[in-house]
Amino acid sequence: MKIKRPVETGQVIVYEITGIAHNGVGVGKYQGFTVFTPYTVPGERIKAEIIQVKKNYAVAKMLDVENGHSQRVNPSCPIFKECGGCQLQHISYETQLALKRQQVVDNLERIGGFKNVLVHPVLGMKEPWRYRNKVQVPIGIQNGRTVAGFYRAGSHEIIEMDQCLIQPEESDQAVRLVKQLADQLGITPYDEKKHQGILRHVMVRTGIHTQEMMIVLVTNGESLPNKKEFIQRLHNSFPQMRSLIQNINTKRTNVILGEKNKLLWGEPVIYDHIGSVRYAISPHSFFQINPVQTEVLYEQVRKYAALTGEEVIIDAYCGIGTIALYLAEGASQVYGVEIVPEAIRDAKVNAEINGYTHVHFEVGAAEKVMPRWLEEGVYPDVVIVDPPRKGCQPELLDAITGMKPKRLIYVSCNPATLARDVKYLQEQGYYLQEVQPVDMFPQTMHVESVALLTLR
Ligand SMILES: C[S@@+](CC[C@H](N)C(=O)[O-])C[C@H]1O[C@@H](n2cnc3c(N)ncnc32)[C@H](O)[C@@H]1O
Repeated sequence: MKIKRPVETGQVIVYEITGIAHNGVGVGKYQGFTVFTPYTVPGERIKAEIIQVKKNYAVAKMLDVENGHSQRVNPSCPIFKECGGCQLQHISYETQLALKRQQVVDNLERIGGFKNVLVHPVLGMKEPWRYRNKVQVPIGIQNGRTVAGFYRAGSHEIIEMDQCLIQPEESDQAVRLVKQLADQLGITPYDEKKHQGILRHVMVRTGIHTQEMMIVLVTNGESLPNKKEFIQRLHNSFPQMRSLIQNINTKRTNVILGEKNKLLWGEPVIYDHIGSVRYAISPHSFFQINPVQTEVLYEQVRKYAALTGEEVIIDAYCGIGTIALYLAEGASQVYGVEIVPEAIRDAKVNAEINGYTHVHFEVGAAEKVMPRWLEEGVYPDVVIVDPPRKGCQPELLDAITGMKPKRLIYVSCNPATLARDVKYLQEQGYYLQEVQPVDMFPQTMHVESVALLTLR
């Protein structure tokens, strides 16, 4: 049976945008039917042309805004609409923060069934630009020319980019210089379709507080023509560089880094600090990409942990041990668990650099290691979880409720899985006190939250 929908392709409609989907696209109802229109702002009444009709929704292209909207701003980046990196540059920063808070509230209500939870206003940045400490730019070839930029949203076509407004200017300069030197010295750009050519990606990491910079050239093989001259000229023109690394990736893959690193010049790691804790960062290290907001996030965790110096704490999904070490000074014993062995190696180095001997880091799946710790009699006062987007496994949540910590702090990059897991925890005797969202990724739809749960 053919279902009658109120719109068809090519039709021009006028309707109101009432919300924003998780991918940043504006959404509203037209005669009860859901229509998504990119680059719109909730509250706007728009004229739009339907370009795609699906079973339960349609997608439209905006033609005009019928009611002027004060929260619409001119995107600062000239390639905002082509590049897949940012979704919200057309919306004032104040409104971006309000939308992110709403996203957390909606998920807690819809998925978790939580009504009237205290969700604070999002902690945003004073200057919500140029915040990234890690930049990864694909290099490619277009019409015989070397190009460096970002992929068009949903594709592998490189959109040429001179600068990116959410990464530091020095990183943009470094990428431009590498591209220029590669062209001059015969280091050919990688052709993804033919799997030929040398230079695949340039990665730049910066220590925002230390000003140290690492440049990583990701190459399709060991060969790097005119290597000596390349290193010399890069070093001469870029005194900020502390570390130059060649990473070899010969696989046909979307994964940027290969396994092997070769130090071309300088040190194998750079350093940065969050608060007073110093961290060593290598090409493969997971390190939060917005260091200013990382401190805001970790301070919130510290506040919720309310440590007196006597507590035993667990940092589950600890990465390179950043939260564990940030809190270590206020705890009597610290445990950290993480699935990536290299991250735990970094965590142990970071514990040593900071002189902490009361921390224990273990490699493994948190959902396996935590039940074992419980069996071994580890009873923490505070547990912090910071899982990936898919959230926590039930085995891990059961281990936590078995350990009965007084405080449980859930750091989440996905409000949907946060709501699901907190609902489960609430059924097991934990009470959701409050949630503090933090904006780690201005201009994008991502939102990070810190939730405090206490044992009833
Ligand atoms: C969102 S990151 C948090 C890292 C760290 N807390 C930080 O702030 O830098 C999530 C971490 O969980 C790790 N991970 C993913 N699945 C895991 C699992 N089943 N058990 C333990 N760690 C896991 C990832 O490798 C990643 O380092």
